[in-house]
Amino acid sequence: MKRFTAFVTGTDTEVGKTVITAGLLKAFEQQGFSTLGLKPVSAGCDVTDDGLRNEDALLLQKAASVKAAYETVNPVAYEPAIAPHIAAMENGKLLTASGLEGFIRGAMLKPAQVKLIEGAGGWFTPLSYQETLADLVKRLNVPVILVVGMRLGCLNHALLTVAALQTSGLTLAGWVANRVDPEMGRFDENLETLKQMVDAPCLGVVPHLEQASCDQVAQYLDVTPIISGR
Ligand SMILES: Nc1ncnc2c1ncn2[C@@H]1O[C@H](COP(=O)(O)OP(=O)(O)OP(=O)(O)O)[C@@H](O)[C@H]1O
Ligand SMILES: C[C@H](N)[C@H](N)CCCCCC(=O)O
Ligand SMILES: [Mg+2]
Repeated sequence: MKRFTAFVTGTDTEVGKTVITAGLLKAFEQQGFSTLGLKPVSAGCDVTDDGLRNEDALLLQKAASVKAAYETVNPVAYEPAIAPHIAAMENGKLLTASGLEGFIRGAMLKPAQVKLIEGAGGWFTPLSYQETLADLVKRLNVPVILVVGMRLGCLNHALLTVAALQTSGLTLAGWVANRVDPEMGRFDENLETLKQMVDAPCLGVVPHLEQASCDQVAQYLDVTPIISGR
């Protein structure tokens, strides 16, 4: 593998997509690849002197080895931490898959070998009443990495997501089990269920960490199945 671009989705919002995306950027960098992380649309920003700033985008910008302007990493930003299409409508804007695709294609000109694009929420997060983030991924036609937030209910969410992306003709490049709920009962059995039922490499099982920093998370990730194309 010389170059790799993927869209990172999750079984829900707050399942660790950002933390795992940042960890994956570090893991690829440790294997000798230059990296870039993108968060094309964010909802949930601080108002700063520089403009709206989103925590996810700032973390991905910092975790990447190739430096990029904030507006390249996060071209569309809304202040309230709500569903992005609602934030857009409140701003009198229309989010479209083609518009976001344009921003991403621009960012793709950056000279990074590995580019990871974090979504917002889960697979079918709406962009408008007409489109979802899935429509953006279809346009980009890139493989998907799924972050499974390990908690009760995640099996159904994971299997629905895999079915939906495959129905769109997209490929699951791998998935990560992220232990967001340290109290989850029968963790091993749930993990085994995913291993048996999801037909893609497991890129890591990340424990519940005191400080989920990208360097720490990277220790639990294995990107070699992607690098070797297995
Ligand atoms: N393995 C972990 N151990 C401990 N805390 C974690 C772990 N993974 C994620 N978290 C924490 O859970 C919260 C949600 O994680 P994160 O922001 O990465 O989710 P997300 O899926 O990107 O959410 P969003 O849909 O808002 O983008 C954060 O506070 C993060 O630090
Ligand atoms: C605000 C939150 N943290 C995310 N940025 C957006 C989550 C969108 C969820 C949409 C839905 O209800 O499925
Ligand atoms: Mg996030």
